Amino acid sequence: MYIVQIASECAPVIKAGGLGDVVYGLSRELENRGNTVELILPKYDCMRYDHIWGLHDAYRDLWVPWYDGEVHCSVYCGWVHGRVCFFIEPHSQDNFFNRGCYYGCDDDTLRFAFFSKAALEFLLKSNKRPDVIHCHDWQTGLVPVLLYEIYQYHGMSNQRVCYTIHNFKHQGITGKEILTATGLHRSEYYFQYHVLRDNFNPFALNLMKGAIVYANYVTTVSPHHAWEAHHGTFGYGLGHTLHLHQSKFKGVLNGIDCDFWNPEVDRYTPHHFTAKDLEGKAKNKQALRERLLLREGDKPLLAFIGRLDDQKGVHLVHHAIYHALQRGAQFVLLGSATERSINEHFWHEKQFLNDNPDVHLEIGFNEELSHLIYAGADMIVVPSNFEPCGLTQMIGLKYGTVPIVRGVGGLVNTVFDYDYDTDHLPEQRNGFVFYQSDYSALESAMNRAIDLWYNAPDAFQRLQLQGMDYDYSWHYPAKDYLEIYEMIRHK
Ligand SMILES: Nc1ncnc2c1ncn2[C@@H]1O[C@H](COP(=O)(O)OP(=O)(O)O[C@H]2O[C@H](CO)[C@@H](O)[C@H](O)[C@H]2O)[C@@H](O)[C@H]1O
Repeated sequence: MYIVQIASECAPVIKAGGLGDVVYGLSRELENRGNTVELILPKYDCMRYDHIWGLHDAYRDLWVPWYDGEVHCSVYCGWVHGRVCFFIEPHSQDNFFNRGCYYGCDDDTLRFAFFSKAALEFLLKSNKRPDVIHCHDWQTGLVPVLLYEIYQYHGMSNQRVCYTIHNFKHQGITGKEILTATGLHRSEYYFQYHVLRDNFNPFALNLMKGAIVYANYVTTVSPHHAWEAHHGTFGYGLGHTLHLHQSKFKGVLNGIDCDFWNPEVDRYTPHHFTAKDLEGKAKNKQALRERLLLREGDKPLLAFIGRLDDQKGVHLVHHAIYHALQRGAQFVLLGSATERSINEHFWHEKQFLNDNPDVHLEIGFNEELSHLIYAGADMIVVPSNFEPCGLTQMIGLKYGTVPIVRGVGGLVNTVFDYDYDTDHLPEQRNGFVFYQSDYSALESAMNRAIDLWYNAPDAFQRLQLQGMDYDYSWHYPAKDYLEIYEMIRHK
């Protein structure tokens, strides 16, 4: 099958969070299974060019219709760790992708509407006719809309679209201008409730909703989150739309790329280890302590890795640091915040805790350090308010780092409580789960984990090994996606 992924991220060349990991990991697995996969991405000025091999001109003069005129673009092609990627570079005064950042500009919806349009125009003009186009999150929400309203009449009537939602909170709410810009005339049509109109603001359009309406299939990244979004509040206002389109909506659990995230061969960690021999893990813990100037000692080391965002339960992350210290444990945090107040808060904490030899806060994005933390920590805390899937607990499990998670979204599908999970046998359990979002719920799960580490090291190690035994690779999820692709192809 020939699959084209259109996305705003692909790890490691463009990675703001988990979306990038998924786009890369899924593409790789699909290719390993004999499919042809190509990726279309924006050519940002700030992406990691050192991860692209053989970048060259692929399509020199792509003219993309935009408002009443056209924007001249160049399309480059290169390999990102074996994946064929096309990068679109517009030449216009808007400088859409030369902003020194991936997201966070006032005109984000316009930037990515342009990208969606340009990606389809590129497919059209370069005569690429994939069986399936797989696009992701609000940034590419217009792809199925434009395909079915415009491009199918220009020779792309056989293409089918699978759309994956990684985060319902960001939906691409925007105004009428998007329609004029992308050539979707008849604004009264698109402003109807069953088309693109936002479910709550009658004067706004919702790009994610548009994708749900137009795509041939819609997924989110875990079965439990699919249920929460449809029936609970985590659809952030799109629950009714999902309900109307429930026959083409389901949750497919993400995987992780088990070659990139593999403690046996990890290129970023000084010591390698396997489930049969955890000595390398202990050495990584020592290396991590040395690197972050933490003191030696017989103490468990807890970690948090992730975006510092309301979604991640920052109030609980903050509390976890102090509770770990109070319980005689050490704590390492690696995170970055886009919201100014959260960023300032954690910088302040960092300064406050600067001289404490049991804690280190690293504010920023650091891929290499994240590997050492997964490899060296004993436990990883994921106290999210909501979590569509969550990759850090799955990576943690692979590295024998026991997850302590809040029971929401994909965390429910991947972490099974050591003491209380009744659906899994004791030898199948792999972490600690709490449900409420208050301090005492977090503390009780942390206490159970820390107590086990101190009082029953053998049992703690068994739990680590049970976690390492789980297969959260792309093996099964890729199969699910291929089934979806096959199904929509023949409709
Ligand atoms: N400061 C930092 N330095 C280095 N690496 C860092 C980092 N902060 C985060 N990372 C890395 O980025 C990834 C984050 O994964 P998450 O599952 O937390 O994704 P995120 O919430 O961004 O994305 C959304 O999409 C993903 C994918 O579908 C869903 O799993 C998730 O629930 C949903 O919110 C991990 O690989 C992690 O190691």
